[in-house]
Amino acid sequence: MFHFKEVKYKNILNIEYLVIPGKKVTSIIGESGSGKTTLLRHLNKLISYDEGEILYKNHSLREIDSMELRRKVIMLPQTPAIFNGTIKDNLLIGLKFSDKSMVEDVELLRVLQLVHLNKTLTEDAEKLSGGEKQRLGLGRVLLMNPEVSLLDEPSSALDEETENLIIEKIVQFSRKQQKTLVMVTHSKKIAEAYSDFIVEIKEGKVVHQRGK
Ligand SMILES: Nc1ncnc2c1ncn2[C@@H]1O[C@H](COP(=O)(O)OP(=O)(O)OP(=O)(O)O)[C@@H](O)[C@H]1O
Repeated sequence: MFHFKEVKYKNILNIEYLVIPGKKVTSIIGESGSGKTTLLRHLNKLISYDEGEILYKNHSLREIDSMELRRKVIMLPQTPAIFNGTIKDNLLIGLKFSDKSMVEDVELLRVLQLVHLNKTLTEDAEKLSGGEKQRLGLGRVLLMNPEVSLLDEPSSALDEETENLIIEKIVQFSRKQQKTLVMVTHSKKIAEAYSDFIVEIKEGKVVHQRGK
């Protein structure tokens, strides 16, 4: 789905060749500062490479309109933006952005359950803890159900048990819907357990890419 050829970005990324497969779960692993987030940001056109080429479905990212791309490829940053308002407002805002039709409360509650957020829809989102805000952000992306989800350390603020539960559900959901999931994770264990494809980065270079 994404092809990298001789891609250079500042002195941060230098990727000779990388393929991220469609309709699969890919984990990006590597030490802190190795360039994982920078790679993910490229896939969402939040930054642009200096040299080489990144193709999305065989089209250069340079030629794809950023807003158009971001309707299909949604990135959840490590610390998702939470807006003034209720949990419901914060879930629905993604749908408004992507021009998708609105959904019933019962569907919103199902998503909250999926991300283990045991709250009511009318609660003030600002009052949630860091980990709860992260899960709300995940819920927002799940509801949008994009073609490609880019998750940057989606479970960094969670304890190990909750982390496993949530990643398992997200992966199941993505597989069932035949969507593409790319997640950055600090945990080799999570990468091994849940992904079809693992990319390891070291100092901006891909040192391993392998299917399982
Ligand atoms: N906007 C920027 N300008 C200059 N350098 C940057 C910028 N963003 C990131 N970097 C640098 O690029 C390198 C890679 O950063 P990146 O955030 O991609 O790493 P990471 O692997 O995601 O790290 P972590 O696991 O700690 O989140 C780091 O050395 C970082 O300091």
